[in-house]
Amino acid sequence: MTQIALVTGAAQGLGRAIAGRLLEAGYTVALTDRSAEAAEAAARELDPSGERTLALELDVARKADFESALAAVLARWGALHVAVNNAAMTLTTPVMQISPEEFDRVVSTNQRGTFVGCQVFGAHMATAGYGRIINMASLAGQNGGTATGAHYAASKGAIVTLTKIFAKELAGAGVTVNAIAPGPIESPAVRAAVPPERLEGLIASIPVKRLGDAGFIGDLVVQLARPEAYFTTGATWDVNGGLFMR
Ligand SMILES: NC(=O)C1=CN([C@@H]2O[C@H](COP(=O)(O)OP(=O)(O)OC[C@H]3O[C@@H](n4cnc5c(N)ncnc54)[C@H](O)[C@@H]3O)[C@@H](O)[C@H]2O)C=CC1
Ligand SMILES: CC(C)c1ccc(C(=O)O)c(O)c1O
Repeated sequence: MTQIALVTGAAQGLGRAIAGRLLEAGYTVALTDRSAEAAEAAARELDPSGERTLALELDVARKADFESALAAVLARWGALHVAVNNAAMTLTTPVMQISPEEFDRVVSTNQRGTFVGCQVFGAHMATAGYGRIINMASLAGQNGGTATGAHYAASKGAIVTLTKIFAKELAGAGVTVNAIAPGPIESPAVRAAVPPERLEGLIASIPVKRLGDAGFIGDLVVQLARPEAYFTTGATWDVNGGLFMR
């Protein structure tokens, strides 16, 4: 049976790499993003025929977008087996200067977006009796991140907790919920956040002395998405080159 997956924030970076690895593994994939055009461009690059992809606008700050994306996937393919709550945003402001509005903006995308994704996709999967949900956390959620990313780090820490809560809620319904917590991955976001003159220092600070690889994050998603991965749930999988060890 063809397995159907949906990825949020799939237009670039890790989300795009995850969608690519899922396609390589034989999945049919809905690439969603707050920018429908960017999702469409990524889908076209990964699947020029368009037979195994669907590009959808899904702003994770809007619950109605989740519901309409799920409805579109069910209308096209009749099932959803795997959901990857990957979309996130970050802003850089010293913690004492973050306004409540700015805090809410980051949290409503990262934390609430993941919460709503788990609710909407989880409810469908529980009714179907099978599902795999993978949430994108971060090293920053485990070690507090940087001095200017408090809202980002706090939202990512909350994703680790939400993953456990939804894992417990959905375990009896055949649905697993896991998180991945990457450290710095070679990606457009890291290139944008780290000026070239600071990149060497960042790499030197990583015990394995390399950035992570987005393709490996995709490979890990594929592993967690397998039916055989029924015995891992509520877990956060660290991919950080040794920057944080439990
Ligand atoms: N790149 C890295 O080194 C790390 C990334 N992560 C996490 O991995 C995930 C992906 O990160 P990157 O690919 O680096 O980020 P990115 O910024 O390159 O891509 C994020 C994607 O999400 C989309 N997006 C942003 N806000 C959205 C919204 N409200 N609704 C729907 N889509 C939205 C953007 O349009 C973009 O396509 C994020 O959850 C991030 O926190 C975690 C640790 C390290
Ligand atoms: C690419 C962004 C700025 C980034 C960089 C590093 C981490 C981390 O080490 O936890 C992140 O979570 C990021 O989102």
